[in-house]
Amino acid sequence: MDDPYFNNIHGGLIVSCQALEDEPLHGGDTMAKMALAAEQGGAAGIRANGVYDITAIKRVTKLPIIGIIKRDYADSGVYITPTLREVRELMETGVDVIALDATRSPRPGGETLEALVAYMKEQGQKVMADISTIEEAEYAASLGVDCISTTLSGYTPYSPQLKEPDFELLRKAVHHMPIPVIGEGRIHTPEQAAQCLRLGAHAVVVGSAITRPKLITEKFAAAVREAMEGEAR
Ligand SMILES: CC(=O)N[C@H](C=O)[C@@H](O)[C@H](O)[C@H](O)COP(=O)(O)O
Repeated sequence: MDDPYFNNIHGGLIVSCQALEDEPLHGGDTMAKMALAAEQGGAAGIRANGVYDITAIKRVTKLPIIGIIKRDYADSGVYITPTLREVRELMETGVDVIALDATRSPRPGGETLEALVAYMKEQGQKVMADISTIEEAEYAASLGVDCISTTLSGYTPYSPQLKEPDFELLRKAVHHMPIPVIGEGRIHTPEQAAQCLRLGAHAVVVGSAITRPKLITEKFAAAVREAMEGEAR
């Protein structure tokens, strides 16, 4: 592959720095600080949500950014960059890659994956397809996306509902896809991240395990509680 972006992130860790409105770290320059910490820790890239966070992150780091806009619409369950409106907002920020839901779920207002990908390709924008099955990966690749990510496995009703990363989907996708495949979703440990690369992932995206302290705390708190309950028995 002879593309500077994909060469840069090859074998690397991309840190997803996201805090939605209902999360304690939402707002201010918190995600920019997270991104800076990620850079100092050795990240090769950032995945970020929304124009506000992306702009703040761009001020503090030159790391390449995968941009998304999570937005809910009443007539659809698709929430990761669902329509042309989000695509255009992201293109104005100058993100390196735009990621979007590439499942077959109906999009708001009857918009289609085909039209969104065609628009981005026309504009010379790199596209990451967030998929949940191998069929979705194959279909997205046939539309001309630049890479796929296993982001949505476990988040569609027909994909396996795992607590761990979907290594099987990753393995299959790496085997079948002529384009880079990114491992993403529930990568909770450094060992799991390494395992994704050993399976042939071009790079890995890790979010919650690094940038969502509330979730990390919950895991420790549960373990501590269980240990105490065991003691009491
Ligand atoms: C399903 C969905 O909405 N995934 C989102 C996609 O951007 C993020 O909320 C995840 O944090 C990201 O995919 C990284 O995954 P994890 O946080 O499990 O490392």
